[in-house]
Amino acid sequence: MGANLFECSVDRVDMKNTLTAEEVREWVVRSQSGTQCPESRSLLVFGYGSLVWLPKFAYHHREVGCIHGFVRRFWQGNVSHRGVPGSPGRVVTLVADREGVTWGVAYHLKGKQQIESALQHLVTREMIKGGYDVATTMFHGQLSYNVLTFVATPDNAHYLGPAPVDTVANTIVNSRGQSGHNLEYIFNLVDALRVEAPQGVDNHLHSLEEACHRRLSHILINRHRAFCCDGTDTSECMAECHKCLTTRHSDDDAYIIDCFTRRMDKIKAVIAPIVQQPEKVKN
Ligand SMILES: N[C@@H](CCC(=O)N[C@@H](CS)C(=O)NCC(=O)O)C(=O)O
Repeated sequence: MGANLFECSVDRVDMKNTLTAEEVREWVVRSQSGTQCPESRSLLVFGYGSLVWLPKFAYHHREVGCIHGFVRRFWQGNVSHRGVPGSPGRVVTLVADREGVTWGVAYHLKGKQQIESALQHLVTREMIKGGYDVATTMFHGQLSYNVLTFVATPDNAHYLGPAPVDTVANTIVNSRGQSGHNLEYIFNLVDALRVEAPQGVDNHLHSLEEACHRRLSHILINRHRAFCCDGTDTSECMAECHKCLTTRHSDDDAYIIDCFTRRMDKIKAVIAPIVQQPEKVKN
């Protein structure tokens, strides 16, 4: 796999002969007839969602940076990875915003074999199954250069659009697909960006992460009241209780139970205000 971002020196940004969005679209049409991808020396792809933490294609090297004029929003529905037909999960897309800055990763691919293999993967994952279209934008890393990126626009069949943060969090907490839980998608993205782009502040992402932790605390409180205490619990009792964390029930979702352990510090941070309300909390 590629080197880390600090090794992306100036002479390693190959912008000559890089594939354009038009060439990728043309290849998509022709590749169904087995046409090879255009002869090109490089392909530059910007990832801002699952491509940040799960590219699933080989690349020469990668660079963390940002694009301007867009914000990242969980406004795209998904039934191929984090949801199922009839019950879509939510994944990210880019939405135009004059003041917007979105942090992510630019992948540099070189050579026909590496480019063709990545294109076959990305076209299937993003365009055919995901409802995304390919676009060109300017990436700002050590240098600034044009990159391709995959954007889901409002006219695609899976688009869900804006919704209140707690509604989006509720969809995420209750969705899973063939690639896993929808919570895994947002938590892996948030965790990866915190490590690789700590300078990038994404309020939409962080408010959604907190809303997901709030929903997880509702689930935990109800488990605690059902399996452990008679509802006279306090935040101290709840936070220290392990029975509701370790007890397994047939309809448990393993990833959610895992979150209780791995993200307890963030769940505890939102749990106290809710536990003081005596009535049963909504899941
Ligand atoms: N195009 C965005 C979003 C891509 C994305 O998240 N696509 C989803 C839905 S098609 C995906 O591939 N998910 C894989 C997974 O959830 O494991 C990016 O550059 O990262």
